[in-house]
Amino acid sequence: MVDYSVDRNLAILGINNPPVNALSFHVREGLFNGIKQANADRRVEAIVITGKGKTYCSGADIREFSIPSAGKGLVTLGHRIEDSDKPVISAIHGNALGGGLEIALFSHYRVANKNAKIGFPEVLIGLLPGAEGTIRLPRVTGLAFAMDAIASGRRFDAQEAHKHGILDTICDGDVLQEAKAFSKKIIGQPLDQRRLSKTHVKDAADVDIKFEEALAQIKRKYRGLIAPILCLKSVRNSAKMSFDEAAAEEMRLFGELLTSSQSIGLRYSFFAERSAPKWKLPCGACADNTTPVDVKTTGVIGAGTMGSGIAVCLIRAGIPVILVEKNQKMLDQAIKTISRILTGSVKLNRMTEKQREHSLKLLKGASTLDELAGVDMVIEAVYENLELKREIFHQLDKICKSSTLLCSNTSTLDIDNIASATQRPDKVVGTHFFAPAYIMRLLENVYGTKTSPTTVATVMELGKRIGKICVLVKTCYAFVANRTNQPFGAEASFMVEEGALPQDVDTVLENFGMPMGPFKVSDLSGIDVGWRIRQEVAKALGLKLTLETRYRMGERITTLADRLYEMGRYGIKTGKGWYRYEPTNPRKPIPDPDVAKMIQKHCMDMGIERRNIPAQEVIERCLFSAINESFRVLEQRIAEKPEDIDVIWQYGFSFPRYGGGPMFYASQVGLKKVFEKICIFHEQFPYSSHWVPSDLLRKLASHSTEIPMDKWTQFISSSKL
Ligand SMILES: CC/C=C\CC(=O)SCCNC(=O)CCNC(=O)[C@H](O)C(C)(C)COP(=O)(O)OP(=O)(O)OC[C@H]1O[C@@H](n2cnc3c(N)ncnc32)[C@H](O)[C@@H]1OP(=O)(O)O
Repeated sequence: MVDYSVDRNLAILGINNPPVNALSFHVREGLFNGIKQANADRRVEAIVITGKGKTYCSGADIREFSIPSAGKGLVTLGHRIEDSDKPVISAIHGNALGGGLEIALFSHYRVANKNAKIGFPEVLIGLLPGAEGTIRLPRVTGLAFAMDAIASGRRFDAQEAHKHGILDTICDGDVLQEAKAFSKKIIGQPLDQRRLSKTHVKDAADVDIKFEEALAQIKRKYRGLIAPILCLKSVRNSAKMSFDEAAAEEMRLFGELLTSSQSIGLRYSFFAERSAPKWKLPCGACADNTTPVDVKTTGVIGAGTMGSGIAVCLIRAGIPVILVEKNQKMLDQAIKTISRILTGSVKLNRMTEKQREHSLKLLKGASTLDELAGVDMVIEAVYENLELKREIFHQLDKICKSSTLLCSNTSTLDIDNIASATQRPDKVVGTHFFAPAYIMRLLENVYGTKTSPTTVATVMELGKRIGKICVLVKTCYAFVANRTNQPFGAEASFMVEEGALPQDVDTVLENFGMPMGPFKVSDLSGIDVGWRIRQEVAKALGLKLTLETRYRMGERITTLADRLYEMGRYGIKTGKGWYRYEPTNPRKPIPDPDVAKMIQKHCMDMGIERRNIPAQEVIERCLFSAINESFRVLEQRIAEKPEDIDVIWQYGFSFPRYGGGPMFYASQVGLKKVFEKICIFHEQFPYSSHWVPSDLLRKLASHSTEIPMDKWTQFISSSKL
């Protein structure tokens, strides 16, 4: 794990733990022994710590945080490095992150390649740099930089690190050669002033002012998160306490964070996000054994909000798009909107003016599908109507070259049904983007019974190219995202009918960690949008909709949203929805007594007795109903693994990352308790089929011990329980 070699008067310790050179137990052991060996080796005058392969060191092995600690800790290793009688130079290329940067700060000197990335990302997994990083960095950079870098977790480049004194020198080429040359200048120099534990924080005088400023900022930016606050406190300690006292306190704070539910959730999310692109099909094809097709040109059909947003994603990634819209006025408007979105990106420094111009050159408007004959991939984004989509796919099948992949941005409709309108069902796939498509990171890719592995690999790869987090799911009504979210929204509305007000439900769920409650989201996305979908569904089913009903086809429903629609309250766009909005601040939701009156009248008319709904009930009914549906989705293999569902909730519905997602939340509450509560709700609300307990959940909950998440799917076909 650490290669030891001697090159003339230098000992080279090469960390060799691919893919990211994490500081696992064996790496720590290897470095410790290497320093000891080099100090005992009479030929050696200086020691270089470097990384083998693509990177120096990306920090502690995060998986080891969840198992009992073994062997030498990072601090023990660090002290061995700092106390070395022979100078230690860290030679950095790739990443020096977290514990990796700490190893560099224990070293006496640091040289780096100009492309290296440096940082303390611990806060992103709910921790602080717990091997004296919060005590050492301020001694090098001063307090302001250290507070910002540690509490934000941002990665910065070698130039910035050099400017703030973290690096002694930067080079263009091979960093090991640079370290060798550098060693000649420092061998024989006194080491004490290079030992950071012997130095002081230079700008300690105004630490309290800097702390208060930084605290106010992070409380605004990272609402509800503990780690950024403790990061700041620990940096403050570096300036107010002796080195040893501050280090001891850092260790205590680190221990507190390590066992916090937020860090456990964030660490889970780190790996869940990385597991999502590792897709697998029932036939055995998977990401590792399937090669995607190279997509060079694309077409997008429909220049509405979704189509325009998808076109932005593609051209921004350098992929040419033909945007097809038969309504010329809409097409012109969409091209203006796309240009405006890209101008916004330039203003936010997300792209240069030159990149914006280049992207716009990749966009071409067209009025007929014929223009798509030669493209590699088409994404259809017309409104949600099965017959319309089938007709478009039927035409595309005749127009496009035989290798063209045909994708639908449907959010609910059966991919098999759409594919059956073509002679190439193997090349038909769902690509469900989330609005606004150019901002939301989730791409829910949906395979049908006949979708080929190559088609799946191609859409997963394309998603990655355009910067999306891709999750693959199997076709069914509403797929995973909307299907598991539907009961969450339904329960929120039912509780408003039973006694809560929209603002009560929103506040509880926002306090839980959702950035916006469901009623604020509904106002943002438009109450008319939901209304139109309900009308479409009713038309398809031949139903006559009325406001004076509580049940439809044996299912409990509520017509509160339809009543708002009838009142012309479409949400933010009309200044009124579940909330009201002032023209001076059109995005700020204000609770509206008129809505409360409408709800009360609705309840009176329908004979519904209102009651107080406790906060705990709001959380349980919204989340447990979504969890129950998620277990069904898992049971039916619509989602391959629980992590996929959680990633969908994080990136599609902004579920707090530290909460993991509904499946992780269920694992934390305990499946027995979740199941029991679902059974109680099922008895209480027999007309909501989302409360019929999932068989998989029942099996898992009946087990005598809690089954870990990675074993849940093994119980799907098991009859043992
Ligand atoms: C006393 C405590 C002291 C110190 C605390 C710490 O050091 S905490 C750890 C701090 N470091 C980090 O948080 C870095 C996390 N990693 C990353 O940000 C990225 O992985 C990285 C290094 C920028 C590389 O990104 P890239 O996109 O190239 O690869 P990817 O993220 O897909 O990772 C590749 C595989 O490596 C696994 N992995 C990455 N980092 C770690 C880690 N620190 N510990 C364990 N495993 C790690 C990652 O899961 C991938 O594995 P896979 O099997 O493919 O899922």
